[in-house]
Order: sequence, then C-alpha cells, then structure tokens
Amino acid sequence: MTTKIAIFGVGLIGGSLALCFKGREGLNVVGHAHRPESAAKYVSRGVVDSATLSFEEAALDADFIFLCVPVGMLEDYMLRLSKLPLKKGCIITDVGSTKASIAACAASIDLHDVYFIGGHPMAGSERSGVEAASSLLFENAYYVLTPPPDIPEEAYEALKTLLVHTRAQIVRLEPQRHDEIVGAISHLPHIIAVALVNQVHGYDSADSLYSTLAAGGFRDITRIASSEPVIWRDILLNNRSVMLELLKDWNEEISAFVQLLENEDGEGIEKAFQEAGGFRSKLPDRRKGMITPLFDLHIDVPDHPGIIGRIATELGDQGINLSNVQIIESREDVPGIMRLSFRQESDMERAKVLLQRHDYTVYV
Ligand SMILES: NC(=O)C1=CN([C@@H]2O[C@H](COP(=O)(O)OP(=O)(O)OC[C@H]3O[C@@H](n4cnc5c(N)ncnc54)[C@H](O)[C@@H]3O)[C@@H](O)[C@H]2O)C=CC1
Ligand SMILES: O=C(O)C(=O)Cc1ccc(O)cc1
Repeated sequence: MTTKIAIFGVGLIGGSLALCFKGREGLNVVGHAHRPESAAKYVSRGVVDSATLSFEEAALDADFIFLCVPVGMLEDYMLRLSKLPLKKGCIITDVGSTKASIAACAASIDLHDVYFIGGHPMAGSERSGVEAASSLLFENAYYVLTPPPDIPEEAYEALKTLLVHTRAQIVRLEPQRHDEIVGAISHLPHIIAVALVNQVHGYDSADSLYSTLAAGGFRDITRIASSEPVIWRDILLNNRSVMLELLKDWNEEISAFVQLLENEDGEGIEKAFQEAGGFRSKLPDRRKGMITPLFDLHIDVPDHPGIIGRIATELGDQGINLSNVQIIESREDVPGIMRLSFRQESDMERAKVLLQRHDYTVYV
C-alpha cells in the first residue's frame, strides 16, 4: 500500500522534506504549486513524484499533508483543508517557525477524523526556494513537534516514524514555550543582524570604505540578514508579543553596555565577555541547524590556480566527503584562507590529519 504525502509550498523547507521522502519504498510525494511554472519546475528537478495546481487534488487521499508556506498563510491553508473530504486518519502538519497561532487555529476547527500536529524543523538557511532544497538539510538537526494534548499516540508515532527519513532528532514541546525559546535564539538574532547591517549600510552610503573593510567577520555574523523578507515579515508579526518582550530585554542589555562605556568600566566589559564566552562554550555547537551549520576547517592556501581542485581531489581520493568550500573574503587580498565544511565530524578530523600531512596550516 502506498502512503501519499502532499507538500503544500515546495520551497526550501517543503522541497527538502520532499527530497527526504521521494524514492523511498511505499511513499509517493505530491507537490502543490500556486503557480503553473513552479509545478513544472518541481517535477523537472526531481523533487516530487508529481505536482498539481489543484488544492483539492493534492489533498485528496493524502495520508500526510505538510504545510510549508509562509507563516502568514498557514491558517488560510488549514481552513481550506478543513472544508475538504480528507482521508480518514490523515495527519496534517506544518513547518512554520512559530507554533502557538497555528495550534490555536487547528484546535478551533472541527477536523473530524483528521489530526493536526504542529512542526518546526529547526534547520534552514538564508536561502529560499526549491533551488536551495537539500535532502541533507535536517540531518542531525532538532525537529520540534507540538501535538495537541488530546492527540492519539498512534497519530503522533506515525508522524515521528515518517520523519525518521529526515534524520532529524524529534523534540516534543508545548507551542507557546516553543515560540518563546525560538523567539530568543532564532527570531531575535535575525532582527539584530538586519539592524546591524542597515546601521552599517547607513554609514557606507557616506563612505564606501565601511563595506570594503567589513567583509570577513561582519559577513559571518550577519549571514542571516540575507533571509527571505516575506518569510521573516510573517514570522516576526506572528510572534510579535514575544518579540516585543525580548526587544525590551535587548534594549536593557545594550543600555548596560552604554553604561559600561560611559563609566569607562573596563572590569565590567571584561566580565560581560567572560560571561558570554563561558555560556557560549557550553552550547552544543556541533549540532547542525540554526546558527552553527557544519564542521569547519580553515586552511592557509597559497594563491595559485588549481588549488581548490587539488585539495578536493586529495580529500576525495581518501573517501572524505567535503560538503562546501569557500574562500573567506576578508582575506581575499591576503592569500588566502579557505574554509572547508564537512557534514560529519569524523570527515573533518580525517581531513585535518591529511592536510597537515601535506604541510597545509590548518585551523579548526
Ligand atoms: N527558511 C528557513 O530556514 C526555515 C523556514 N521555516 C518555515 O518554513 C516555511 C517555508 O519557508 P521556506 O521554505 O524557507 O520558504 P520558501 O520561500 O523557500 O518557500 C515558500 C513556499 O511557499 C509557496 N507559497 C505559496 N503561496 C505563497 C505566497 N502567496 N507567497 C509566498 N510563497 C508562497 C512558495 O511557492 C514556496 O514554494 C515558513 O513557514 C518558514 O517559517 C522553518 C524552518 C527553517
Ligand atoms: O540559517 C540559519 O542559521 C537559520 O537560523 C535558519 C532558520 C530559519 C528559520 C527557522 O525557523 C529555523 C532555522
């Protein structure tokens, strides 16, 4: 018997989920597109088994429905689904970055013999669209599920079993608690990154040396400022009350720094860095997802042609899987720093030994 999985919104997250499921025995993945050109693209890229522009056709007989559209559209999609004759026992889930409002919406609708379980894969990137989708996106990341209290355990287990294909680690949470925590560790950093980039952009309009010198570390800590505007408009408006509280606390943190500087309180500044460093060093930073994505090595490389190819070949010959290579821009004119990213810690460790043996200077 085939299990039908319908994905509404085959973008970065919907497309990545589709890739996790497609080709698995007994699973059939149907993508819903809201534009004709998108439907053809999903199929030609091999992300789904079939695609349709019809809401009804996508939902018909589905065993699982994944809502992967911007947060602001989730409630509308839920309401439309609730009016369709869905398959008995069908599980509807979503991937929205906020969980309280969609949980409340689902609880207010009579879903008959259908279940809603909120979800949030806590991995992603600043990129968007099906072009950025990857079957590896969720590997080792946390995947939050927020089932309603009265969910039959079999329904919850069925979704968990399907999500094994993402290789993510499932965490069960209450929706409001999810929104408070994720507000602090994901939504607030996005606001800070955007505000910081816009502040520097203002200075740069008068003196372009700002962007010239800002390349390296500034780019690293502001990567998420390049995230998709519509996705983030919806997340922040949806989590508005949590964000307003967090921004009050943020203003206090910044005011404390203003005080330290006004009072020339060197000891206080040191203490702030010590405290932050201490907490940060205890973070489980080897986990993929959110802000620390992969296992990285940095190496000094001489600036001559073919070096990237040579290093990639040396690693490939030893069966070491390299996930990404980047020349770090702050050092473009100072040949040169290369960042090698690996999905497995063991690959990173083996690469380090190999490159050191070839006399490269390696930094973790
Ligand atoms: N971007 C990320 O890193 C993460 C995003 N999420 C959540 O996943 C959901 C989807 O986000 P992404 O896949 O990143 O976005 P995306 O922009 O890559 O994909 C959005 C999808 O929704 C479809 N869509 C349908 N109607 C739309 C409309 N009127 N306007 C815009 N798009 C429409 C688009 O065609 C596209 O397939 C959002 O609810 C987001 O909060 C969750 C985890 C990580
Ligand atoms: O790119 C990053 O570091 C992210 O923070 C990605 C991300 C964006 C939105 C989410 O709801 C979860 C993860």
